Amino acid sequence: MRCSCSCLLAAPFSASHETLHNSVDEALLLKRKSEEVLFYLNGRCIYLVGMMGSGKSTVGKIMSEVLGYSFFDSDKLVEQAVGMPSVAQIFKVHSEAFFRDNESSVLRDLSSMRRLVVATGGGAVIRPVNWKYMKKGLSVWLDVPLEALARRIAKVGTTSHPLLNKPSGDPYTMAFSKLSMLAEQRGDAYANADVRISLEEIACKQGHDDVSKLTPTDIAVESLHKIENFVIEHTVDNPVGDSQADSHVQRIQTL
Ligand SMILES: Nc1ncnc2c1ncn2[C@@H]1O[C@H](COP(=O)(O)OP(=O)(O)OP(=O)(O)O)[C@@H](O)[C@H]1O
Ligand SMILES: O=C(O)C1=C[C@@H](O)[C@@H](O)[C@H](O)C1
Ligand SMILES: [Mg+2]
Repeated sequence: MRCSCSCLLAAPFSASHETLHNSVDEALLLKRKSEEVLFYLNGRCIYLVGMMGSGKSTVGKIMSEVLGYSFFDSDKLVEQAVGMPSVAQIFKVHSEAFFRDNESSVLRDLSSMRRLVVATGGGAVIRPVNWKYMKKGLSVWLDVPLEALARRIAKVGTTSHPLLNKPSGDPYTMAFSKLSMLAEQRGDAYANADVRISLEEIACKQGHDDVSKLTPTDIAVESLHKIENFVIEHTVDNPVGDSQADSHVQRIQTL
């Protein structure tokens, strides 16, 4: 059977397919969910927020491909705007404040656009003005346990993360201790997001004892599901009217 997920049409059983999706069924579920959500999104952008390594880029790319949205990474846009190859270099040559100013400008510019999935920088949540921009679309917090974050970061290294990159020490321990401090400072800020995706909750629902068993597709499906519920609950002027929306909900529930 061929995978119907648009991102993987050319090579349904490639290595990336196995990494992203556990099965063809999972890919089909993702496709079906995206079609339902598109109806309610009405072109609104999706902003992914979360700590470094929480999967914003990985999950964001899957969501953008399946929704037919464009994907942007705000860190990359800041690098382009400043004309430097890495965030680490921007911090070093200029300062964190300079980076944050540019990050806000990038988010402001993106907020006037439609049909985007944006992976934001891990610290974008700390400035209230960024929320003003992100609230023009829907925000999704990828809430990942710190141990899992530190494991992922230790695996790929900390050089690209100026706030984590310390010259000495075991990478897992260093990442874990710095992430713990940042999480404490930012806990409330991430909670401003419209939707919270707790990997612990998804793992529990699926009967796993460890979040590392979850594929990026599992997380994308759950994100789309929660976005749909949020939009249905919060849309006052539903473009298709309540009764039509109700019948749409009934129709998709029987699929
Ligand atoms: N569900 C997952 N399971 C296992 N590893 C994952 C999962 N999602 C992402 N990863 C891995 O974790 C690392 C961080 O993921 P990703 O780059 O998507 O996070 P991010 O939130 O965009 O991070 P950054 O703040 O660095 O931009 C990558 O190596 C990625 O392959
Ligand atoms: O959590 C943070 O403060 C950061 C996360 C990265 O995405 C970059 O935006 C930068 O390294 C700062
Ligand atoms: Mg990223």
